[in-house]
Amino acid sequence: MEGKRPQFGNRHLDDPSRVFQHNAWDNVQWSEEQESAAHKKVQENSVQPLPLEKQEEYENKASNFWDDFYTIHENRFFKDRHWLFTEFPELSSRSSTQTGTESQEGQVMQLNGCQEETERADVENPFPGASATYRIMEVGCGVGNTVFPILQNNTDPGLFVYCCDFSSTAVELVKSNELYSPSRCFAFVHDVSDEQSSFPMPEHSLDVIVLIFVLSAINPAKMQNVISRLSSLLKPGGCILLRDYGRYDMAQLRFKKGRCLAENFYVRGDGTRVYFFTQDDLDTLFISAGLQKVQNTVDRRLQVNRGKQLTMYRVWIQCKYVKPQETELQNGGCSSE
Ligand SMILES: C[S@@+](CC[C@H](N)C(=O)[O-])C[C@H]1O[C@@H](n2cnc3c(N)ncnc32)[C@H](O)[C@@H]1O
Repeated sequence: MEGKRPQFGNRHLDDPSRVFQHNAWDNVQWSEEQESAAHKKVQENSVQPLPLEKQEEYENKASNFWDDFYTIHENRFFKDRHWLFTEFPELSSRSSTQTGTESQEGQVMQLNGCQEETERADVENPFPGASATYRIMEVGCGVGNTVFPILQNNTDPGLFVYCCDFSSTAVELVKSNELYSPSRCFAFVHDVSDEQSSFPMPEHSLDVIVLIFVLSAINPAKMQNVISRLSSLLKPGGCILLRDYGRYDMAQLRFKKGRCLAENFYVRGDGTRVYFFTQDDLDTLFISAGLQKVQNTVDRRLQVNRGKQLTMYRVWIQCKYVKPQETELQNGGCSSE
């Protein structure tokens, strides 16, 4: 599969009469009218945000709503995301993305200033994946639709994959999957928006952090703290990969009045929440966390239901931000475009 699937952005609709000839078209240009109709829809559906006590309830019970979601859908809802490897080669075997900061077996933190001290601590108090040479963590992993394709696709013997979610139901489903292997993977319950909860790995230990449609589920007021904490877990040269909902995505325009919590932040009928990002929103979050931009693109896709002759305008944002090398001279684990 790897190498065969074209990257997003290659199929253009030049002749509108051909719209129903394919399932999806990339980089669709929006007309000014379409943009202002979308703007108007959002103004309408967000005219009166939900009262504060309702907002607090959705915040405080956020993991319960996702638990309910996974109790109902188990692992049938999200599809495995095989496009991950064409969009994010950092998740594949490292032959082409060798990191300049990789460590030798068991020596996890050659990069921070107090090397000897930390190596001693590792021997005394090892953490899951301590002996790995390439560590990926997926945050908000759900039932593993990203994690399992990584474990299947990436045959690097030094790979270790962490995955966490604040829904214990989701994490249980990951652990009970026949592809789950404790020697290569560690799934744990963790609320990334909770500043007090600690991670199972030390700072400066991760090569890649993956955020696939998860930051949008977090209260925008807490997003900066989440990204800054995650950034501290990255090795220099390590990166955060994100794909998430963009402003005016069809899903945003479909919200009715009474579902808006804050600007561009809504609650679905099942109690789960979703924010719709601009490229600038994300750039600010990552840059403020000390990361550097490698990619920040908007993917405006026209999806087509050929059977029902329906068109759906999707907007997604894809980002890759890298933690600077101490020297800035070496090439990091994350490839630049
Ligand atoms: C839309 S789903 C995406 C799941 C998965 N990333 C995928 O690609 O299939 C969002 C996930 O984020 C999780 N989530 C939301 N807020 C979270 C938080 N504060 N900490 C950890 N996980 C969270 C939810 O439980 C849910 O599994």
